[in-house]
Amino acid sequence: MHSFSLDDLAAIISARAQSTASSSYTKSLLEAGPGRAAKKFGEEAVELVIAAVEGKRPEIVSEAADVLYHLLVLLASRGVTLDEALAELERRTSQSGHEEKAARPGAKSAAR
Ligand SMILES: N=c1c2ncn([C@@H]3O[C@H](COP(=O)(O)OP(=O)(O)OP(=O)(O)O)[C@@H](O)[C@H]3O)c2ncn1[C@@H]1O[C@H](COP(=O)(O)O)[C@@H](O)[C@H]1O
Repeated sequence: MHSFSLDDLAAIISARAQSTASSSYTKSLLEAGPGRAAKKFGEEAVELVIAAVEGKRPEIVSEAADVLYHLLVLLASRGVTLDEALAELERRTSQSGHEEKAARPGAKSAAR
């Protein structure tokens, strides 16, 4: 288990919000706004998808790190905290994914 956590990264991103765009990539993304942060997240997600399909482990690790970083910047750009997303994940632990889907209005079958 690694000691560096997403909380640590979120704290770094939050601190960089007080920085300048010329010295901080994070700040340059935040300054450009949620649209820019969302576009970067989408690009990194596609790169992770490609790496996953190709099955190249080092690329998967690297692209996953890019996705996690850009996800946190995207959340920060909209003032959403990592804690809020984790609270939603914690709430979902009370039922399985199949159960949750089956409980949606108009759901026909639980699993595919
Ligand atoms: N984890 C990251 C991280 N992962 C990826 N990136 C940057 O994300 C950028 C996007 O990658 P691309 O390959 O898409 O680069 P690009 O095509 O040149 O980007 P664009 O021109 O499209 O914006 C690169 O500049 C990477 O360096 C990151 N930048 C920062 N961090 C963390 O944030 C901290 C603060 O960084 P600064 O805000 O720059 O001080 C760092 O110490 C790290 O802990």
